[in-house]
Amino acid sequence: MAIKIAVIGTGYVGISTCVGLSDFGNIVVGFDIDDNKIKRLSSGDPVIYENGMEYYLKKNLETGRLSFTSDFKVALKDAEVVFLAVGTPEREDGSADLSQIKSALDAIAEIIDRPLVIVTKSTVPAGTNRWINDYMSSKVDENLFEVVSNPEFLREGKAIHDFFHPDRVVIGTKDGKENPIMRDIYRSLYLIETPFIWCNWETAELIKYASNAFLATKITFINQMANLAEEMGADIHKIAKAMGMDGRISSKFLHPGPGYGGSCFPKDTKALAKTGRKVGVVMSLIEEVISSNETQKERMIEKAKRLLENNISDKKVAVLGLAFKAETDDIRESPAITIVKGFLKEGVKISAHDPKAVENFKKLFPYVEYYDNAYDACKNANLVIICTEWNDYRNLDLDEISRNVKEKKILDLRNVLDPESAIKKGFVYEGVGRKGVNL
Ligand SMILES: NC(=O)C1=CN([C@@H]2O[C@H](COP(=O)(O)OP(=O)(O)OC[C@H]3O[C@@H](n4cnc5c(N)ncnc54)[C@H](O)[C@@H]3O)[C@@H](O)[C@H]2O)C=CC1
Ligand SMILES: O=C(O)[C@H]1O[C@H](OP(=O)(O)OP(=O)(O)OC[C@H]2O[C@@H](n3ccc(=O)[nH]c3=O)[C@H](O)[C@@H]2O)[C@H](O)[C@@H](O)[C@@H]1O
Repeated sequence: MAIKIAVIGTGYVGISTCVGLSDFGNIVVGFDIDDNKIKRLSSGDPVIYENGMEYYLKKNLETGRLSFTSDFKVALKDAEVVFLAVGTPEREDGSADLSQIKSALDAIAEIIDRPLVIVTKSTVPAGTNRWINDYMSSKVDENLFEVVSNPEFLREGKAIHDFFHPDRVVIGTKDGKENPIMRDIYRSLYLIETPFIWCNWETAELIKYASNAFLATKITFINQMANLAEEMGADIHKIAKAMGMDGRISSKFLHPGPGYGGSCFPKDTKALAKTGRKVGVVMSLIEEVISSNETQKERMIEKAKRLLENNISDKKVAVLGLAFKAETDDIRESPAITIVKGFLKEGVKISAHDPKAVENFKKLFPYVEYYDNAYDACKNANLVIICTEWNDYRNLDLDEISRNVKEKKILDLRNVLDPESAIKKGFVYEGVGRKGVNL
């Protein structure tokens, strides 16, 4: 029997949860406090840029299994299960801001009149699901609800693929035992033998943070190695490739760059460190990762300034790529923000291009010159900085760039270009972790 589900919050994770769970055969109603988002989603517009999302959104709207509403009562009317997919952004002190979770719980408590399973999909610090249980118990009869932790591991840009083919599904319950309704919701994944990890709330919460923190650590490690490789005349790509051939290390997440960004690694590493400090366990490794990542971003500005011979007044920099990584329009904690902010502060003119993220970037930086075409963005630039690894930049026509720029200088923060060809064409080229040729 189809299970009736409400999803609260229809951002990157909420929308993926809505289309994924309805595609599995459940009846899903998505709710958000942003009316405009709900209107657009109802008409089949996914709001965000995410590969395949529009297809699955329209498909499931058409089957009638998926709908959206801006009326909380309508969302909860027939629901047996409610997924919380609201944001848990970073507070000023680095801890997770759970106010969106609390508002959603208050709204549920006001209207709950029959048993409901409350599933936390948002990333929340260890101890939060226990707090949710206690908070709800203080407001309503405890027989009316059950709390389940079900953290999400999807990547932006690959959200659809990851939702339908997760490496594992983690489900935390009060007693750590299997929960039949959760198994039924994910029946489609059970059938394809996806591993399920049943555990208690705290274990589920920490699996999520440990996974993100470990990936952030891996990136930070390779970035530090890249900085060393640069100084020593070595090639970080060959180093990463050879390291990755050892199955114990694996080649994934060893791509050097300007430091990790995005809506999760920066905030989740900080929240994990904060949780550790709160209970007296200093997470020194993760604290070092956080500060090293900041240093990496700053180091990119220093590299750029060096290429401009530290004489930056009246210079123009072209920034190619504004999203925090390719295949998304998300700019949260994007390395491009640090670069653009750093240069604007010093009066440098910035022109920019991104295939999908310009609208979001414009909201932060209205005074940057934006172009629909990468070559136009490079006109009269003294330096071109590639900030995002969009495929569009892998095959840039360097002759056309040469004709447009004022000075032939490229800082390739994602190592998408072939250094040798760039140098042969007369560019001063610098990447991350590989300085020149003959490496
Ligand atoms: N973005 C990602 O790739 C991933 C995010 N996560 C976690 O999932 C959670 C959500 O992240 P995103 O989807 O990126 O956030 P988002 O910021 O894109 O979306 C949050 C949505 O919640 C809505 N909202 C806020 N308060 C609300 C309320 N009281 N009632 C209903 N709707 C409300 C907002 O209007 C917004 O549409 C976070 O905890 C994040 O750490 C987990 C895995 C991947
Ligand atoms: O909790 C989350 O929100 C999600 O965070 C990440 O997903 P996402 O932020 O979408 O993107 P990633 O592909 O992990 O990249 C994160 C950042 O690391 C950088 N990165 C990634 C990999 C790499 O080798 N090098 C590197 O610099 C990217 O450019 C990007 O800035 C995780 O990969 C997901 O599993 C997790 O669910």
